[in-house]
Formats: sequence, C-alpha cells, structure tokens
Amino acid sequence: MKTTIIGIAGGSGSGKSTFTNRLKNFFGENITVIYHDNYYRANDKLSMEERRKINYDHPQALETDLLVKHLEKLKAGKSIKCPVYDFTQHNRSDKTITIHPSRVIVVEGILIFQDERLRDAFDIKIFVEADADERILRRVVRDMDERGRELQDIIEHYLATVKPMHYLYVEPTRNVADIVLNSGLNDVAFDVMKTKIESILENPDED
Ligand SMILES: Nc1ncnc2c1ncn2[C@@H]1O[C@H](COP(=O)(O)OP(=O)(O)O)[C@@H](O)[C@H]1O
Ligand SMILES: Nc1ccn([C@@H]2O[C@H](COP(=O)(O)O)[C@@H](O)[C@H]2O)c(=O)n1
Repeated sequence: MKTTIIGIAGGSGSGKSTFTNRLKNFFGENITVIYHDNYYRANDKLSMEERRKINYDHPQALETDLLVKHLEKLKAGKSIKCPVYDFTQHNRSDKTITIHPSRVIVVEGILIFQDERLRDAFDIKIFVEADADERILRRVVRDMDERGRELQDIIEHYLATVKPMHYLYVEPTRNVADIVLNSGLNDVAFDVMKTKIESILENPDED
C-alpha cells in the first residue's frame, strides 16, 4: 500500500484544525491525522515558570526529528507511538497514542512547511490563511477555554514570540503550498479535498 501524506499548515488560529477535523470527521478511520503540536519537546527538568517562558513558535521547540522518523515508519507499514502534549502544563504528558499505517496521513501544524524533510515528505501542501486580528481573537477564546490560559499571558506571549515568529517562520512558507485556503470553513475547498482523498483511497497502489 502506498501512503499519501497531506500537510496542512497556517498561523496559529488560522483554522488548520477546523479544516483538518472536518476531513477527519468525514473520513473517520480511513485517514490518519498527526498534529505537530504533539511533538513539542518534553521539558520535565524545567519548572512551570521556566516552561512558560519558552519560545514555542520557534522550530527548535518541537521534536521534528521524531515526527520525521514516525512518518518514515508509517510509510514502511509500521505503527508508531505518538506523544501527547499537555498545553495546560506546557509539557509532554506521559500518554502516547498508537497510530497505525494508513493510505492517507494528514499532518497539521504551524511549522510543518518550515522543515525541509517534512516539506519533501508531503504529497499535497495546504496553507490556511486568516488575518492576524482574526487569528489572535480566536486564539484568545481558544486558549482561555481549552488551554488554561489567562488573557494577560496570552497577550504577552503573542506580542513577544507568536507574532514575530509567525512572520519569520510561518508566513513565508505560504509560498511552498500547493493550495492556499482563505478559511478552514471553506466548503468548496473541503469538497475539492474530499474528492481528492476519495480518489486516493480508491487507488491504494497509485502514487
Ligand atoms: N473561518 C472561521 N470563522 C470563525 N471561527 C473560526 C474560523 N476558523 C476557525 N475558527 C475558530 O477559531 C478557533 C481556532 O481555530 P483552529 O482551527 O483551532 O485554528 P488553528 O488550528 O489554525 O490554530 C476555533 O475555535 C475555531 O472554531
Ligand atoms: N506550551 C505551549 C506550546 C505551544 N503553544 C502555542 O501553540 C501554538 C500552535 O498551536 P495552534 O493549535 O495554535 O496552531 C503556537 O503558536 C504556540 O505559541 C502554547 O501556547 N503553549
């Protein structure tokens, strides 16, 4: 069985997970989704205060080597144990999720097109775009609801690292995308990708 890997990148709050989860909800077990966020490094030796200060929007904050190895294993037909990141603790949890090989793998993350090895691994590259004001407003709501953050912390973190790293490392990768979406809720884009994935699933041995 061949493996087709689809990368979905874009700034924080752009709608990457919204688009990815829509595909996952439609295709269920027929596709596999891997979140680069789960590959944020374990920082067990640092205190909570030290972990809060890390620049999580720099490529070095992520263990991308492990993700590259995991994609190679999945392509070779082997299962992997994917780490699970805990945003409330700014640390990797002690849980893992076993992921089995599948015909279509979707990889999502802000920095996935920044790494050359990942870029080369993707058969289809999608970049989800949204204005910076919309992204930060969405992020405030999400981080307070789901990631246990205070408003003041979100604002400081955004201005200190999220925004500058976005323009340094995320936004420039828009140019390597095959498809740029103006929203993770775009129905036409969803239909196009749905049709493409259906065709890939019907042809297990084609590139
Ligand atoms: N086009 C949109 N319009 C309104 N809200 C959106 C849109 N896209 C995403 N959202 C909301 O914004 C938040 C962040 O979206 P998400 O897909 O998690 O972003 P990302 O994965 O890129 O960080 C979520 O609560 C989501 O429901
Ligand atoms: N401990 C952490 C680790 C990462 N972040 C932020 O997550 C953002 C990426 O995830 P998205 O779902 O928003 O794409 C990134 O911008 C990091 O700043 C964090 O807040 N805390």
